[in-house]
Amino acid sequence: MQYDVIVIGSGPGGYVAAIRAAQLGLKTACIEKYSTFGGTCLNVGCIPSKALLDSSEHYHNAAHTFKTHGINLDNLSVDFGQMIKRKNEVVAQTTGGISFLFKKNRITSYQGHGSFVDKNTIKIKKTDGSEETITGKNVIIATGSKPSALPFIKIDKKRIITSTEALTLPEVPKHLILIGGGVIGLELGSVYARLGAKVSVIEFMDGIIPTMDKALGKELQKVLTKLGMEFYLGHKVTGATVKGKEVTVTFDNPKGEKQELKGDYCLVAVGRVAYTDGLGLENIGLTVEERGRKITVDEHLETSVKGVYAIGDVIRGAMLAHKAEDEGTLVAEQIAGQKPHINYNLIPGVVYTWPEVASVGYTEEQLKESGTKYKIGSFPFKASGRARASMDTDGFVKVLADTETDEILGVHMIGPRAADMIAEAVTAMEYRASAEDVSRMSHAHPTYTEAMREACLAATENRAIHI
Ligand SMILES: NC(=O)c1ccc[n+]([C@@H]2O[C@H](COP(=O)([O-])OP(=O)(O)OC[C@H]3O[C@@H](n4cnc5c(N)ncnc54)[C@H](O)[C@@H]3O)[C@@H](O)[C@H]2O)c1
Repeated sequence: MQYDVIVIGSGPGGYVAAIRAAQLGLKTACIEKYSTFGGTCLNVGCIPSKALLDSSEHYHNAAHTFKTHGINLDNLSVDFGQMIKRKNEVVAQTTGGISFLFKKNRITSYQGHGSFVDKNTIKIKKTDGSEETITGKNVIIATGSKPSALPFIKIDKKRIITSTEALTLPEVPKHLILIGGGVIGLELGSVYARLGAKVSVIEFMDGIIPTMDKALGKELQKVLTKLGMEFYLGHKVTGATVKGKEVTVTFDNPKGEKQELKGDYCLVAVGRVAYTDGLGLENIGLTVEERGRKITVDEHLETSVKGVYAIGDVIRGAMLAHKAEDEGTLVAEQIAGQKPHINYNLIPGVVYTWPEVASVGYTEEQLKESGTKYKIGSFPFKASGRARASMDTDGFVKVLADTETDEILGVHMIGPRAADMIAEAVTAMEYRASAEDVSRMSHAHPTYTEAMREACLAATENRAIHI
């Protein structure tokens, strides 16, 4: 079968690329090795973790804030099996949605492992062992990533686990030890902390979510400490072993002294590595970078082999579903002869703890390093009437604007619904708005979004009204 576009992988990068290509009239196929579409994000990442985050947040509120709201509950308990079942249903509905969209857009899907025979020929090895070969004028590699391992720790997937197993545990851990204080560790750690687990975080750097604006990590650590999570920052993990139901994690503190923690589960969340296993890249003369195993692409996301593109986690840049989606759209539109563009500086980053953390543009540390003159406007949620009404007063919005031009250069927020609120900052920055522009726009009252306006007012001329 001859296609215009063959997409390998059906995660947010791959399925969006396939749908966009089909919308543009290109004869499109998508190959997926698993039995469901959607890749890591829909099956074992973003969607199931959000389902568990929402369930555990409801429980936490019922246990801790309902009383203050005047709602009394007796015999509150967690039915963890039901929580996992609902999460699985959400995943099934979401992945099923992709099957529907593929049919609607007349995309041919193949289940099996795709690999290059040559740059236009892909061999599909199916689960029953049979093989099929298809050809395409263009191929998009969208094979995503898998959890990184530490060479000195054996992940047994039962007691020492990755994010995948953390989404289907048979029970709520008593003591969950997290290696890595990044996005995955903190999201899944907060799920189990809310459900009553003791959660300890061992992080190599001196702050959590170390790549985001430092102020966010500090505030998040404060909030998660209130939730009961423990942090070992600047600590170096040296090993983890399992004996029966007990995991022992050994690590060095900043002075180099040996320490250990014992728990019933240990989640290793130290980043992800590009997944290109068995793709047959060598058959088309492609190699991967030694570190991170990423595929090199040019500014059009084309590899050194003409007509072979790569998108999402397998290439440079943030490992984020929405970045992969934008790249999928970009490549499909380019193949169709259009000239699309992605502004990589305006891809937001979000951590779905509660309060949520969201960020776009330059961090204060980056502006300092580049010598850019900036001003800061900040607004705390405790000064927001809406946040007081919902008992969500932790956090703030911090706006960084150019001292001379007032253009917004970065927005960093931690607070209720920050994941949704960051869209305003992205829109403003895409149109190169100044802090004053946003501060002169009407924001419905009372909403959390007023904090963005107030932070912009604070940045403009220290004109915030409510602080
Ligand atoms: N909400 C989201 O957008 C979301 C959610 C989950 C995952 N993701 C993406 O998935 C990827 C993987 O997430 P992640 O949390 O595993 O990675 P991460 O890069 O966000 O965090 C890994 C953390 O582990 C620390 N670390 C590394 N080696 C260590 C060691 N030996 N001992 C102790 N700490 C160590 C790092 O300093 C870092 O803080 C990321 O790129 C992330 O963006 C995104």
